[in-house]
Amino acid sequence: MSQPTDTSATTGGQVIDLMDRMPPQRREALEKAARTEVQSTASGIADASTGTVQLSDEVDGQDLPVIEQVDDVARRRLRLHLPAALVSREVWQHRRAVLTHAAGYHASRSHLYLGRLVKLSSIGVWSELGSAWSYLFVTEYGEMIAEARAQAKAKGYADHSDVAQLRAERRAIGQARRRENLTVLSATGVTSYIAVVVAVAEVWGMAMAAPALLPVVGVMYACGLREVRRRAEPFAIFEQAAADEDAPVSDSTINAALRKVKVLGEDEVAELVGPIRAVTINACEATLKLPSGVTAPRVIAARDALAEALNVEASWLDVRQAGHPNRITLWIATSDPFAEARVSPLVEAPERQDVWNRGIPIGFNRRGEVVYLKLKHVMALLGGMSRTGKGMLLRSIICGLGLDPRVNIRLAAGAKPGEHIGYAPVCASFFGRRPGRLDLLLDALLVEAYRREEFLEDEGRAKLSEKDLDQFPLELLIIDEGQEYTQNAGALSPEIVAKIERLAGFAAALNIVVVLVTQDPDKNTVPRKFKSNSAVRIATKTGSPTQTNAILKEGATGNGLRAHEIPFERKGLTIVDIDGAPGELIRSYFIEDEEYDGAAPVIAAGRALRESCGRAPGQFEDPIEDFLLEATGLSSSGGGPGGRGKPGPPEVSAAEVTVLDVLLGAFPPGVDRVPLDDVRTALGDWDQQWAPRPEEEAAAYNGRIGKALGDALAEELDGTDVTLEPARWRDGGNRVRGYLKADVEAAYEAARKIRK
Ligand SMILES: Nc1ncnc2c1ncn2[C@@H]1O[C@H](COP(=O)(O)OP(=O)(O)OP(=O)(O)O)[C@@H](O)[C@H]1O
Repeated sequence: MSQPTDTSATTGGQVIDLMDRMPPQRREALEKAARTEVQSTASGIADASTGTVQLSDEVDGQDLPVIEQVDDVARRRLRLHLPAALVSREVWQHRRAVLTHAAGYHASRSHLYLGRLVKLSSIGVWSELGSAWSYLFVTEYGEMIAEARAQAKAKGYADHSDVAQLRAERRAIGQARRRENLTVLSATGVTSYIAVVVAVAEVWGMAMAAPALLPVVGVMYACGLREVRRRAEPFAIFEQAAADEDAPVSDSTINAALRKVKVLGEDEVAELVGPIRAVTINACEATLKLPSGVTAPRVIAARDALAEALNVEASWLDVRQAGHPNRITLWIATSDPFAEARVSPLVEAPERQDVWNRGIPIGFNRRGEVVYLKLKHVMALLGGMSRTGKGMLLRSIICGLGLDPRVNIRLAAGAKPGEHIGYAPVCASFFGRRPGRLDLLLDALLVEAYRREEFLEDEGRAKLSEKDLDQFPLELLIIDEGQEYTQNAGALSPEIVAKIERLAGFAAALNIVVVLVTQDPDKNTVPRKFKSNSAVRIATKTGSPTQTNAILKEGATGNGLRAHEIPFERKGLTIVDIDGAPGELIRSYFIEDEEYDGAAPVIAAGRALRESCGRAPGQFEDPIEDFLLEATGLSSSGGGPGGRGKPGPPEVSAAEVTVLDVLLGAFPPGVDRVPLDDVRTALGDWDQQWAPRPEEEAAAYNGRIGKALGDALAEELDGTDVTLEPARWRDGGNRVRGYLKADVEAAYEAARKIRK
């Protein structure tokens, strides 16, 4: 039941977090219901229908949580009129941290302070006693008498009268001084005071006498202070807690650091705008107004040096312009903000994503903010050393893409396709190491790009927009372990590189995006024109400045983007140069990949979402897969039959594909014979075990495949009276070995009959 809600303007409105007032189970149920509601909306993101307050007559009969309305208007009004510095929880949190630190700091130094106090007091006592002695015994005459004696000596002790006169004067003045009222009173006062203290100590003990000694300490301290000032000696009893390297940040530490790095002159001051706030458990944020002539970009450029001056790692400090160029916000952590890995929010809530406008959540920056990757009208490059988190980043990307049905994911793995099998249900195309097929896929994308270009030409427009996504979905080709395809020594690599560069040159505006993921990036693995056309550059740890430069902007290392300095053990630390986060250090989100497949529920949600809108692989018209099927007779839609990244005849499931199926598929349409070379390529494209092994000699490879093929055919034709052997024919002047289509078809038919 819910209470009627008064929404009239006259009573005013206020925002109350109703979730706070619900028991946890109720909250969970409501959250789930809201999510389902969101997923069913047209855009897939929260809109006006979610979270809208409903009136009681609109919800009659529905089981809704009981919501109590608490009248805390008065309290809130009061808060509104108090300055933030008094009521902000974050401000008080920071103040508490400063106080706690200062208390601990001074307590740990109390023995030092006591020593200094005693020293200062001793200086005071000694100098005061000296002055008193000098006054009472007229010591100033000592020098004059000595001088007079020296003169008498020079005259051969003929006349001593000066000396005698001076001594008489000294005696007379001394007697007068010792009889002065002040002297007598002082002496009496001091002896009485000592007598009282001793009496108190005798009667009540030292504990009671100690407070009575405090004035003495105070006086001695004051005398000592006067003396050190007179001597112009620097002497400080207490140290500055704020100057401690573990001290919470204060405006004085920030100013000192800014001066140290020469952003501020010695007499310039950056003023705090509002109080310093604690923003997370281990970080605080300060907004500062810089003196005129000092701008935010200057501070940002000096960030690394500033971090050093503030005794923190460069990655623990963030500086941003706060609106006006004369204002900055400094965000400073007291411990590594990237220390803890964070699980992708997609795992928690595998909801529909908006790749086009908001982007995919791929990680978090030092402030803990989510970093989104937009893949609209761009080419993307991702590179780094082996085991540095490229695969993990790709995991977030593919999970995010899977949850936006407007995207067609084409995944071509250069190696280790097994790592990607889990993504197959949302991939419009997916296959493992098959240069031939990637070459064809690039052809298909080029044909599609020309088709889209023609459409735009007819429309008189320059690029496809979000509203065209229904007709022309976002084609996203991901080439993982791209070095296997692009390195000069690789089969077909010059063709592949040329086609990637062609696509990069003009296809981005046509909703065709290529994401190239490569290990050990350099000019051999990253096509030059592709790099210059990629607006999204992401580097995990690289092996050298050259490798960093091969991914990030030219001269990136000089601009502080030093991916080669990322510590190897901090997996997933990444420098992104993307829309919204230019040259920022982030840590990619984690999706479990070792203990179990943490991406499976996200991919399952993506698949379900796609199925519900007819956008799962195989459910929609796919000119790219049609092109590949036409050219090879094999489908890689959803990872091919069986979804394991092995293309196969579309009507046969992957588990059922035989060598004979592949052999038959190796005949291009209208051709009656295929040479053995083409048969080997088709077999290699189908399954890794038929591909050449690294560094395998051609003759050894041909021999190995010849024998394996003979054995496999014999097994498949076992029980039939058919055998299938290669034939020989002449092609121009060359003798060629291969298979005749008629022979393969006969064998295929015979095998099919016994399989039935
Ligand atoms: N953001 C992250 N948070 C926590 N752990 C991570 C993160 N990124 C990667 N890892 C861990 O680091 C290991 C290596 O990551 P990953 O497999 O993604 O590296 P890679 O660069 O793809 O390696 P290769 O090029 O050899 O395939 C993984 O086992 C993963 O668990």
